[in-house]
Amino acid sequence: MSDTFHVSRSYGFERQLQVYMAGLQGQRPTIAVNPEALEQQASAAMTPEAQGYLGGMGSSMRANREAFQRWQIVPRMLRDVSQRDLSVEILGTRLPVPFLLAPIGVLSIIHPEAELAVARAAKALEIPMLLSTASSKNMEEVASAMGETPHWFQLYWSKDFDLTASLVQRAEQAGYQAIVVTLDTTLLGWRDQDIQNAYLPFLLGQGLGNYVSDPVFRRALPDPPEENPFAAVRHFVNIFTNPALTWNDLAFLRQHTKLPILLKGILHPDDARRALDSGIEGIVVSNHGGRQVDGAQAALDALPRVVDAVKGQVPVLFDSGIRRASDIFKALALGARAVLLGRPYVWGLAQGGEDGVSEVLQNFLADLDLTLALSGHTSYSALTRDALVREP
Ligand SMILES: Cc1cc2nc3c(=O)[nH]c(=O)nc-3n(C[C@H](O)[C@H](O)[C@H](O)COP(=O)(O)O)c2cc1C
Ligand SMILES: O=C(O)C(=O)c1ccccc1
Repeated sequence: MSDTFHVSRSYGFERQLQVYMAGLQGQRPTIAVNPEALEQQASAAMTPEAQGYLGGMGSSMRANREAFQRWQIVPRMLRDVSQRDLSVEILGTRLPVPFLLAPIGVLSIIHPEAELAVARAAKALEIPMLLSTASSKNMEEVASAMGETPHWFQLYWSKDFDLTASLVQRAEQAGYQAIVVTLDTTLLGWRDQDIQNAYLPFLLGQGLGNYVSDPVFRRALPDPPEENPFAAVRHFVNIFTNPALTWNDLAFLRQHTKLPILLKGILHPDDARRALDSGIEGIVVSNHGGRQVDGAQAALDALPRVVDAVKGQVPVLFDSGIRRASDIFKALALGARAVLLGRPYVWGLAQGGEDGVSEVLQNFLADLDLTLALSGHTSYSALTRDALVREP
């Protein structure tokens, strides 16, 4: 990837030609362009345990996808789409593209370079990243890999409030620009495959990058984690999240950071209103990719009601089920300011580390640009529900 990359208005067309010309010379893409094929390829490259971990509850995952099929884009013609803008404005900054990489924990299961490979690919393409609390690499390393490209920190709110404050302060120090508190995972859902495979990655000591590097976490251990990893894992399991949290606790977070706070995992419009009352800066509509509640509402079905409840007072972001550019288009037309891209980039990571992630992201950018143009629009930030129809 050249270091002069910018999302240009002819990006989609250029990428098409580049991939096509390479194909003509016998170099067909090794990372599948089609998302279903990409997922299959990635599964073949992973152990059954890793496949199970990346999976979810069939029903909620299926619901996420089906919800996208109920909305269709109605392209408009003859509107001069020669100048296109993929950027969106959020929390006072302009993101070059209308998506961020979703926080996905324990990526060392997928590839040894884990979140660092992801960060390098993202930075080269100016794609923002949201780092998980449960990352394999620590937040300071990932922040320096991201440099000037926007990066936010996802918070799992520990039972140990001092640890929570420490994580947030480290994120602020390291240059993260927002804190995204995940609300839907105060416990882990009943995940058939992980339980069947006896595979909970953090029980194997993975995904503790931000914990073993934290002074508050270390102080609570009988021995240093390097000497006694088992004690570190046991402590982590005891304190990692806090099902006793309530709306009142958000004030604690506010006292410990100057960064904007977003809440991830909202589906009910009353929770969205409650979030506004608590003075937060943004919401992420999500059902955690169908990994937490079997039978949960599809995230896209929840989006319009949350957007209506929020009435533009704070940005509403969206994730769960984004597989190609048209999905991003639909979520933005339904009122999301930006989306989080989840599993697809991990499928790229599984097959080619940094290069694999980069391929997937470049294809997304191209498809985003072409989808916008061919639908008759010039800016993702200006899309409205008029761009879509709902299946009767
Ligand atoms: C393997 C895996 C691990 C995840 N880990 C986290 C996490 O640590 N923190 C978090 O807030 N969300 C986590 N998520 C949820 C994602 O941030 C996002 O909500 C979800 O992947 C969206 O669904 P999709 O990938 O099907 O589009 C994880 C998702 C997956 C698939
Ligand atoms: O698996 C997840 O969905 C998730 O959020 C998580 C939580 C803790 C560790 C790793 C991932």
